Amino acid sequence: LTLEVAALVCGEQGESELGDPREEDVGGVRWHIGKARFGPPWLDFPADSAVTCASGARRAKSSGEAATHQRLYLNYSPSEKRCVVKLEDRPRSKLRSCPGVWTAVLHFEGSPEEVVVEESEQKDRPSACDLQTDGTCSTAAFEQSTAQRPRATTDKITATTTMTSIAPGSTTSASAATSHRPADKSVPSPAVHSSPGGLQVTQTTGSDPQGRWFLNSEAIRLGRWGGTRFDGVEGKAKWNLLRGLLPSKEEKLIRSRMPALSDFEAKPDSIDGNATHEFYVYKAAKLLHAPLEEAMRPATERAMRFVRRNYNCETCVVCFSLIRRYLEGERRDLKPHQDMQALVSVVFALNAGDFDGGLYLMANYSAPKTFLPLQTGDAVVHQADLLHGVEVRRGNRWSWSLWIKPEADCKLFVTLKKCFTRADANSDGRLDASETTIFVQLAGIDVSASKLLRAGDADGDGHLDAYEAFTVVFKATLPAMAAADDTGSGSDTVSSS
Ligand SMILES: O=C(O)CCC(=O)C(=O)O
Ligand SMILES: [Fe+2]
Repeated sequence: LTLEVAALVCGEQGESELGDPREEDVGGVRWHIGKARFGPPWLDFPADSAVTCASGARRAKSSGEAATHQRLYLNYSPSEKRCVVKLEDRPRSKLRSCPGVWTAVLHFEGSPEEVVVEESEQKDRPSACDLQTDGTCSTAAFEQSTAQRPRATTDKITATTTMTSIAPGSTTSASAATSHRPADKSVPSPAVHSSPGGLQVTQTTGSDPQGRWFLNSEAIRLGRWGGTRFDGVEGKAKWNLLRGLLPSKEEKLIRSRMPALSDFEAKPDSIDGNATHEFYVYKAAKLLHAPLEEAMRPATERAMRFVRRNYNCETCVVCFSLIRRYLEGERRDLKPHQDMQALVSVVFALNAGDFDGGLYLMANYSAPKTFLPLQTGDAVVHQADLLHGVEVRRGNRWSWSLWIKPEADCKLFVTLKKCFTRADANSDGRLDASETTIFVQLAGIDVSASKLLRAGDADGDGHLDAYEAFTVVFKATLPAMAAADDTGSGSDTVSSS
């Protein structure tokens, strides 16, 4: 038996020739590395690249049970010329500080049950690699965090599905272990469907008598692109899912132009105060990254066609375009919220196969979460009435969002932001009564400051923060909000962008 396993190797771009692919003896189990590629774990491999750990890890031993539930990781230290095989959880969470990782596929010979990889307790050599920009390998960041969360049963089940038994000698590539999920044409079964990554999610909308996750589906054309549109309702909010609006070729181009992790913004998010980990391609209609914009243009044009056709907004423009990442050890979720900053939001799934969980919808704040069965390249289109959030239970997730609104409103956003900043005399990020008076004057809003304060001060602290201020000003341009019975609401980045 040969077992195909994903492995992450901390590495540096250009080091694809670490050695010829060859077999190593790990605890009596023969393995060699198949295809490998460099980049964030979800990027594509160049087909011809290969990586081999020159000094193979020796931590594996024979054992029963758990083996088939584990993914193995090969941590290669360029400076130490070492390679360590590790259990799934631990290195993954620590690999986050690498500028990129090698993702490889190991071919094991022998029965999978015989493969168990132990954690190394040795301190005198790098147990994993925190690769520095100069190519050296620092262990400090890895050693800091030694806590390992207990493995949940669902993790094990999911991990099992990422391992594929293939015939001996087969040259099958990384399909099962990396992001290349073959497009699933089948409609999920009634009542229960698989979310991205294979997590079982009970369908909770109840909006469809047949228990499907969508209400209707139809073939749709947008320019030269043809695909399937699914629609549904969560609470009172409608959504559309455009399957494959971002074709694989374009998605790959976007991935190849992804900025370095360090180029992402890490400002506190207005929803939860945690680092946003987002990268703006457009901010208030201002282009900030031309190469990505070029790669995103065809899909953006398709999305805009759909939006103009369905949302009655002739003057709509892409006001914000941003990539968000949810990496292990970084951000794991985005609390339920409504996109107050957009008339229409379009969210593209960039790597559906790499994680469990993902984008969910809620009918209201106490309703259960409904995870849409998104595939890579799918786009969800919705308005500000849709309560939604993100929860990633395993793996790394990437998304690309467009926040679309009439051009005038987009400009208004910039104006309001400037007015807010100028009115905020003590720069504490919120406006008291007298600062609100200045804000109203500067923005030329046709309402008294006290009324604005009363209407907008959602948390009752006597101040208007940016989110509250913009919300009341924008509200007129938004569809009716779903009733919220919880204070956990928020809107993204309005105050942080
Ligand atoms: O990452 C996602 O899928 C959605 C992000 C989101 O809801 C937002 O940025 O407003
Ligand atoms: Fe959102």
